[in-house]
Amino acid sequence: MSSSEITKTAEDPRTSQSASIRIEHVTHAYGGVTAVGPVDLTVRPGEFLVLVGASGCGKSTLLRLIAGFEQPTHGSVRVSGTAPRPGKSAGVVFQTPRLFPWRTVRGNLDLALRYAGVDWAQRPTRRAELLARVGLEGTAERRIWEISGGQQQRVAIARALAAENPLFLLDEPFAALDALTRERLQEDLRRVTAQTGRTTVFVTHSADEAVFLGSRVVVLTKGPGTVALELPITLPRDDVDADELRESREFNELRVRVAHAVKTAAAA
Ligand SMILES: Nc1ncnc2c1ncn2[C@@H]1O[C@H](COP(=O)(O)OP(=O)(O)OP(=O)(O)O)[C@@H](O)[C@H]1O
Repeated sequence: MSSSEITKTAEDPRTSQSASIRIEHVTHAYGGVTAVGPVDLTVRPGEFLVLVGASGCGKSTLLRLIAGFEQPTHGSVRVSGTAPRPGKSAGVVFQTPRLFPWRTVRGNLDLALRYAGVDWAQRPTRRAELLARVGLEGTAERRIWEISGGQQQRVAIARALAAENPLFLLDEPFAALDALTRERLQEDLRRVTAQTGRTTVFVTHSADEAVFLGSRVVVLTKGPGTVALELPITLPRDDVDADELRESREFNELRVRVAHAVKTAAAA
C-alpha cells in the first residue's frame, strides 16, 4: 500500500474537518538560546505525524508552537492558514493527564464539553460517545483518583477530543505507563485517529511507538532540533491485528531505520 493511500486526502469525508499545518523557517529561542529550528514542515489533513528525537532536541517546543502556546522567534506557523489560537485550534494531551482529581470522570468530561460550547441537553450523549471511544464505558461516576494512570490518560484523550478540534496534539502521553498499558493505549489511539481522520501530531522518544502510530515520522537532530529524516510509514492503518503488525518484517525494518536515525542525529 502506498503512503498516499494511507494518508487520508482532503476529499475523504473523515478528513473534511481535519487541519493542515505549515511550518516555515521556524526557530524558537528561550532567552536568546535557540531550542529548535530552523524547521520547515507541512502536515496534510488527516496525517498522523510523529516527532522523534533525543531529549532536549526541541520536540515539545515544536508542539507548543503548533498549539499556539509559544510564538516563533523567526518564521511562521499556520494551522489551516491562520495563526494557531492557544486552547482553541487543537485538543492537547500532555505527559501527565492534568485532570481535576477530586471530580468524577463525568465531571471532567462535562467541563470540557461545556468549554467546547456543547449544549447541556446534548452532553450525556456526547459524553457516552467519548467514553466508548476511549474504552471507558461504566467509569463515569468514578473519581479521577480512584482510576489507574492508564485510565486517567484515556480520560485526558477523551477530554481533548471533546471539542472536536480538527487538530490533535499529544506530547509523550504514554511515557509514564507500564509497557502493556502503553501498547493498549497505542492501539486505541491508532483506532480512534483512524476513525476520526483528525490531523494528529505526536511526540515521543520511542522509535517503536513512532512507527506503530505514525503515517509519517520526522526525526529531529539534537538541539536546536532540525529535520534529520522524514519517513512515510507505509503500514496498513485500517483493520489490522496490532500484534501481527508489530511482529511483521516491514514494521521491524522501519523501527530499526528510525532508531538508527535517532541515534545518529543525537550523536552528530
Ligand atoms: N520554558 C523554557 N525556558 C527555557 N528553556 C526551555 C524552556 N522549555 C524548554 N527549554 C529548553 O529548550 C530545549 C528544548 O526543550 P524541549 O522540551 O522542547 O525538548 P524535548 O525534545 O521535548 O525534550 P524532552 O524529550 O526531554 O521532553 C531544551 O534545551 C530545554 O532546556
